[in-house]
Amino acid sequence: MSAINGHHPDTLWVPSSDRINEATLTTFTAYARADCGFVGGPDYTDLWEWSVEDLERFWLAVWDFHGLGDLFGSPDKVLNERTMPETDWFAGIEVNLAEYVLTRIPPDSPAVIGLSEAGDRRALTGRQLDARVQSLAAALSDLGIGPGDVVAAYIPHCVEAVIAFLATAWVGATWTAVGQDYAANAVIDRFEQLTPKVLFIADGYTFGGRNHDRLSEAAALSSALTSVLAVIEIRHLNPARAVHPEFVDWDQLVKERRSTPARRVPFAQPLWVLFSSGTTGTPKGLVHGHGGVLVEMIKQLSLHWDLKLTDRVFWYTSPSWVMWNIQVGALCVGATVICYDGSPTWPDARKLWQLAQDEGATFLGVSPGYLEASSSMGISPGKEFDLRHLRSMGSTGAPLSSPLQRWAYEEVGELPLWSMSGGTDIAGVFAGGAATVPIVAGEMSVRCLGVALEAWSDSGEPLVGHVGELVVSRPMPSMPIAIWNDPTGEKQRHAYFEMFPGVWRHGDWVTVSRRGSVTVHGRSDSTLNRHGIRMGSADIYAALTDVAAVQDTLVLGIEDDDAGYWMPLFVVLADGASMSTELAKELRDAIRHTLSPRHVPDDIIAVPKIPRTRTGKRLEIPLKRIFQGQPVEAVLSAAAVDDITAVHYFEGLAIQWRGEKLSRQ
Ligand SMILES: CC(=O)CC(=O)O
Repeated sequence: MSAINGHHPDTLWVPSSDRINEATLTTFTAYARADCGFVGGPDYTDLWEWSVEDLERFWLAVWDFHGLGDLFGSPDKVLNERTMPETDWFAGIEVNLAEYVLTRIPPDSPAVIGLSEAGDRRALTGRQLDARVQSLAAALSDLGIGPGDVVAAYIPHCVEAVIAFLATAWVGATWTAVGQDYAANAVIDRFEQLTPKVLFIADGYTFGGRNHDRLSEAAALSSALTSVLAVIEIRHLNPARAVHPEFVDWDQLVKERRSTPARRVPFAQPLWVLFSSGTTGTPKGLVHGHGGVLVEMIKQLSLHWDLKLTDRVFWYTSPSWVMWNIQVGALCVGATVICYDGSPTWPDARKLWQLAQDEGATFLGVSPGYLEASSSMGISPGKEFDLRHLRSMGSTGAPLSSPLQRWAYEEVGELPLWSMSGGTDIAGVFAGGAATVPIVAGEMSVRCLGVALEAWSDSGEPLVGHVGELVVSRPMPSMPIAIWNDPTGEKQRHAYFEMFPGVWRHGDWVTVSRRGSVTVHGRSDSTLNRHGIRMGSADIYAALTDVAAVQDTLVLGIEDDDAGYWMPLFVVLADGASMSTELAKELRDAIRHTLSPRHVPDDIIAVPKIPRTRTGKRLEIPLKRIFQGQPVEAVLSAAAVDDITAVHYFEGLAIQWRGEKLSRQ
């Protein structure tokens, strides 16, 4: 690809002047300049600097620009103090996210669309969504549910999950959800910490061409969770079956037209509890405040994703993953949310492209894994499908390599694909893209507005153009207000504020360029550290994405008292490929030429599968610990892993390695 005039040589996408003029970010910038004291230059980085310097004015601008002030009033003070975690945002303001959502969606526009793997489709207009949310909220009120109560859901990515969440928020209660791919024990581990009062369950779901009945798991949850007053059953898999005799029928509750006033709650009232991936120990419950989430969602989805009333947003996700929460946040800007309950690759990786075409999606969210699956199947989405409505794409879950980013640009179309990094911890995004900023291969184009993201050295010096710890040096409203069952705040301090007191240290390893773009190199606690030189695993994965014989990769850096430092690369071979000295050389050369000789692994070992968390993240730290001699049960919970047999395969390799019997290339 040739360089685009006047831009960085690796620029993939440049916004047209129409795109810039139509972007909400452009209107917001003019508003900030006219009414909020922004006096900087025309570049995004000028606005970003203002947003983190004049943090309080910036968030107030987001609040007023999006009509929150008209609905909920103006705060006397936006932020009490900037030292984390003792922050108090929008003190005195009472909010309700569901109330805001239901004022944004036009009554006759589609609000939520539910698609099943088998091809069933349901769509609710704004009016229908409003009616169902209010009826269900009235039923929750009848049960006495309100602020301080937890409502839990064991549910697929279906329309009912969105209604149940909004009804919970409407009555001021706290939501938590786990997708139905989790077994009962893993769900109990999470939910019983929260003593929920109401439990929503679905009878099952379809995935990969198979029906998965979940009624026995639902019964196990209902008997284990003794705090639950009512179990509400959604007949999702089999609408014709009778409702379990001890459960309440969802259809009955939403059929009756009822209403109840929205319960406004203090800004920091818990909106939801999201669980960390839980690879070790009991999963951590991250509590986010009602108002903090509301302003973060609006900022991200309106100013960064550039979503408007006419947008149709389709993110492939599950209710256990923060991308579900962020996608549902699209309702805050009045956009339509498309929920797909099924496999992204069944019968093949064309599935999401097909659904995006059929639904006229304007925004599609995927993971690097899905793009990889599409590219290795030789799919050309832009030629095979009519994606004329698609305006933007997003990718999260893992760093997106530049070859995949290029592939998408060439094979999907000339539209922005924003690689993003954020997560469960902040229910939002630290770095990503903006409709007014060009995209350079391998980078996240911008630090998000209001996010004082920097790369810091171990001694706390900000670094530009060099790798450092991802820190956020000023507070964000969506940082967790607490960790569940952490009365002294000790767990929260330990998780984020130990390395640099008063500053959020995320645990990722990043570079911030002079242009303000960001590259994530992997988790800093699983950083490869060879002879004192630190390297990111994501860079090694990216260097190998173009090798056709390799389907998946994992690199570990293992310190061992006896064996010194060992850096093996594990590879899953593509169909028909076999491990050979030639292939091992090709992989080493690719790493050496793309990165450096220091990045070349000590050994290359073919494995049948790389195990991942259920949200698709490689298990670098637990597998490293297993190689260091820890038992599997001590380093991960089987329920948090997609395939425990793959973990046991690595355990076997670790035993062989420790006995010096491992065969390697
Ligand atoms: C926004 C994100 O970064 C989500 C994730 O990958 O967990």
